[in-house]
Amino acid sequence: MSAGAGVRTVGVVHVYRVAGTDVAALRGVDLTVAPGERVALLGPSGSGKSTLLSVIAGLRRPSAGAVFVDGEDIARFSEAQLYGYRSAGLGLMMQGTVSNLLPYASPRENVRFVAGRPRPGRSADPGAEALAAAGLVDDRRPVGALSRADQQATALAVAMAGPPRLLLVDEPTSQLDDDARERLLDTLVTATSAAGTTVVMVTHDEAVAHRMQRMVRMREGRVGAEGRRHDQYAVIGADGSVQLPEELMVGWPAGSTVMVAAESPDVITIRRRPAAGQEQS
Ligand SMILES: Nc1ncnc2c1ncn2[C@@H]1O[C@H](COP(=O)(O)OP(=O)(O)OP(=O)(O)O)[C@@H](O)[C@H]1O
Repeated sequence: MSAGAGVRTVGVVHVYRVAGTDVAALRGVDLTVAPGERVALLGPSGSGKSTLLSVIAGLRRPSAGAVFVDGEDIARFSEAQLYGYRSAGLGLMMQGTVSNLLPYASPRENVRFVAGRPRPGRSADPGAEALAAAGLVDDRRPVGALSRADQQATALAVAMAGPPRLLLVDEPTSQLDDDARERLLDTLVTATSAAGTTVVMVTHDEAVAHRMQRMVRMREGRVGAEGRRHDQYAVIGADGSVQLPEELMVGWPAGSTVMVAAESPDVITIRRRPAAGQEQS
């Protein structure tokens, strides 16, 4: 069995209610992540990436829809079940996570604080391996004295210390320069692929997203497109809707009326409706 958890969201909707106003942050998200897969959630600011991550983390309950983790719908979990889910098998590296580290303790002590002391006979310790991959395993300096990049690497190692079956990461490389960014991503990929951990990472940075195995683009609270390496696919939603790639939207604004025809089982054509007076008889 894989060490990573499988994730499947079905029609996930999330509405924030602020001062009597509703903001629909997620508008029906269908997303499947295979056990051990590393997926980047990419999209412009406000597209719902962080909200989706916090819903998968069990930190927010969706307003509607299901969130299956290893086949169990965590959206229906009781508070006690959610606590169990978050404390066993879930690694979180959210924005501002560095402020949760023990600043006076070394990276190794921070990891041990979460994982406990190494026990004889226990197999690999992914937290220590992540520290080793980042070159921090023997660094005795307190975390408060480390560079931003090393603090982020320590936060990653702490998140891997469980060890988690699912690692959720939000903008891990913000405020890092290019070198530090690549080093952190190397550590993340090395540690999670060795442990078989499933990863869902939020980023708005295309270069970061390319380090994951699959990219999922979000737009306006929906999954708009998916890609692996050089391929891009639009995703058909549960209601049959398809988001056009952003570059096409200029010529096809919202409200455009189109004719949709199935040419063959593999080809559907979308044609602009002719302007009035140009329709063929
Ligand atoms: N706590 C909140 N209360 C009210 N509205 C919120 C809250 N958090 C997010 N939103 C709104 O929900 C929508 C989606 O926000 P979200 O942070 O999930 O998007 P994002 O793609 O992660 O953006 P960013 O990259 O800027 O973090 C936005 O319209 C945002 O203003």
